[in-house]
Amino acid sequence: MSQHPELPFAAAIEVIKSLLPETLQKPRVGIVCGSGLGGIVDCIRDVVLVPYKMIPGFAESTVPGHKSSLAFGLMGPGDGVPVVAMLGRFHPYEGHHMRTVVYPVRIMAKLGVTEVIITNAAGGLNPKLSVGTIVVIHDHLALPNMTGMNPLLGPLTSPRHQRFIPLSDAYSPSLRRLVFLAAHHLSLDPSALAEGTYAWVSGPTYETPAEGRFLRLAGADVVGMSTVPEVLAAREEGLNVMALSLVTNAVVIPDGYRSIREEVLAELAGKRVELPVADVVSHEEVLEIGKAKGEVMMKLVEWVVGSIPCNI
Ligand SMILES: O=P(O)(O)O[C@H]1O[C@H](CO)[C@@H](O)[C@H]1O
Ligand SMILES: Nc1nc2[nH]cnc2c(=O)[nH]1
Repeated sequence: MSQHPELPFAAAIEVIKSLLPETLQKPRVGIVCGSGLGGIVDCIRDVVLVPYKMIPGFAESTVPGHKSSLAFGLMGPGDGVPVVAMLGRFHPYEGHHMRTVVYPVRIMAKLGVTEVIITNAAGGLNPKLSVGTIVVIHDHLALPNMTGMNPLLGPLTSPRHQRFIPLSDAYSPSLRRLVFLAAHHLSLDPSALAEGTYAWVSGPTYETPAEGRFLRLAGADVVGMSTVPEVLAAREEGLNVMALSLVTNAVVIPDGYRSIREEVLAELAGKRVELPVADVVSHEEVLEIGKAKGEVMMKLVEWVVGSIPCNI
């Protein structure tokens, strides 16, 4: 009997399988496409799209740059590896329940996926990271998890799951090795791929300067509003996880604040004041960089999928 009657796992699996040829019914690798990174689907052959609206329990993604379909097909050289890609993810800030946010990853596990590659667009906190750099996530800092909003709160979704999930090894070293090998084989400039810690915040607001400074001081290299819930569910399901962030913008962490007081005093003293131009991030900019730099992400994912050994 299902431990989670509100999640229609069996019905979802039945619908998905009924729409796929037998060769695609048991994907090995699951891919989650981040904001503006849906172009990954172009590396998939024999694609069959299954719209979210046809799958019981799935929601619709409401964020620009996120479509709402699962893409099944083959990736990599030779016969190819069967994969399923999420073209569009669910974020808690859209109003989706955490159970809904992680439901697609659980469905992937039920279909037979053993490795999941999670991509996202993120703001760079580490000043050494440039826009366009891809960061291989080796750890995360999840403020919601530390403040009573862990996505795994609540009853277990399966009696097979462990109640307490260790996360010291959440990001598979073997998969991380593969992506650096991929960068070498693809002759990427070494600076194109970095390693770092992802800070998960709920969004939908971007960081204030003080929040950016806080996250940087706490050890985070990039920040975003997704990924960690999917990682937690994937680990609970026993999947190997790799997560990649594309740095789409720099989180501005000024040394100090513009002093309006000083400006007013200077103006009153008859001095000319040069007003600074504020640097403001937008989702349009995030999508633009995703489109412009997404090809590197695509090639890395394709190479890694084609090179995953049988037993990792
Ligand atoms: O993490 P993904 O879905 O790639 O998107 C990132 O970009 C959006 C903000 O521009 C947020 O949703 C943030 O999490
Ligand atoms: N929180 C957050 N998410 C992002 N996604 C893309 N850029 C950013 C950013 O600067 N901050």
